[in-house]
Amino acid sequence: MINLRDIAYVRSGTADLEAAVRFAVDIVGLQEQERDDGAAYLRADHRHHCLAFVEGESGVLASAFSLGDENELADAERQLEAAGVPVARGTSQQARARRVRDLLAFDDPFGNRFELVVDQARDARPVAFGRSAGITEFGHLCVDAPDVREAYRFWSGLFNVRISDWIGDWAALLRIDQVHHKLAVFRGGSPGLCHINFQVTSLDDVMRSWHFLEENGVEIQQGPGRHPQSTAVFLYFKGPEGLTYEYSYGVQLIEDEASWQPRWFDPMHPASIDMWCGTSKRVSTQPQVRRPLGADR
Ligand SMILES: CC(C)c1ccc(C(=O)O)c(O)c1O
Ligand SMILES: [Fe+2]
Repeated sequence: MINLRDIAYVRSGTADLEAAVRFAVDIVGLQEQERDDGAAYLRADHRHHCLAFVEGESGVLASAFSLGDENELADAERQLEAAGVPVARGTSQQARARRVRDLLAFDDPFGNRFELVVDQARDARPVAFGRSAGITEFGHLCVDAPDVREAYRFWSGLFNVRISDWIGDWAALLRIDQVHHKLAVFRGGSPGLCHINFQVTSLDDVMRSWHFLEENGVEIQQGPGRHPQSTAVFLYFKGPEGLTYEYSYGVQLIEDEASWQPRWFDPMHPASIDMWCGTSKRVSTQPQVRRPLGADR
């Protein structure tokens, strides 16, 4: 079993590097760590970066997890190849471009590109945030997949990935440590990045950002609301080229691994995404069934 230690970064192609960086800094509140060779590195926490924009075709390029050391990386390579998953070892240039010591790349069954990395660079300085959104860390990443249960079988069969909760067969919330989820898989017609999440310090941060985003004409995709799964208060909003960001506050930790029982939430109940909605008395004769986030894509 491959032991994923943490999420590391998301790499995303962008047709307009300036616009992507300006939004990430001025609106999301990240720090522009540096630019190098057509890439811009955005920082949220101790990591050198958690989001890299790469000039070129827009769309997610890779999502990365960190492993413990080079032995674990070599072992992961063997396990993936033994499972029939094609693996590509990163070059020294690719490792440098990612600010890691070494890496390998593979695709999930749907063509989502993932990278396993060792020794991701850390920055000991305080984060110089673009604005005071209250960001504490890069919280989780969510990818799209046509078959969420197959995705679960892939991740749980090869990696230390456990199911925390299901939203029907629309979404799987997966953990690799005590955090409720650091990887989510959302049902989508084709592979891609559903959203990237940043944890914030307080409920006030979420609500202040809501006002800030509204005042700055940013498209709010959903929220403020509260996820019944992690119990986090959330806010999804759209950045350039359709990149969806999520702030959330209050993601629960699963501290008693042995006793945790995954729950199955009905995807057709609005409260399964946002427990603050879906309780009002229906005034029309038509069922007011909303589809989960992005499900209409
Ligand atoms: C609808 C998406 C996949 C979702 C569902 C639940 C949580 C949570 O409990 O925190 C999320 O962060 C999500 O992005
Ligand atoms: Fe999320």
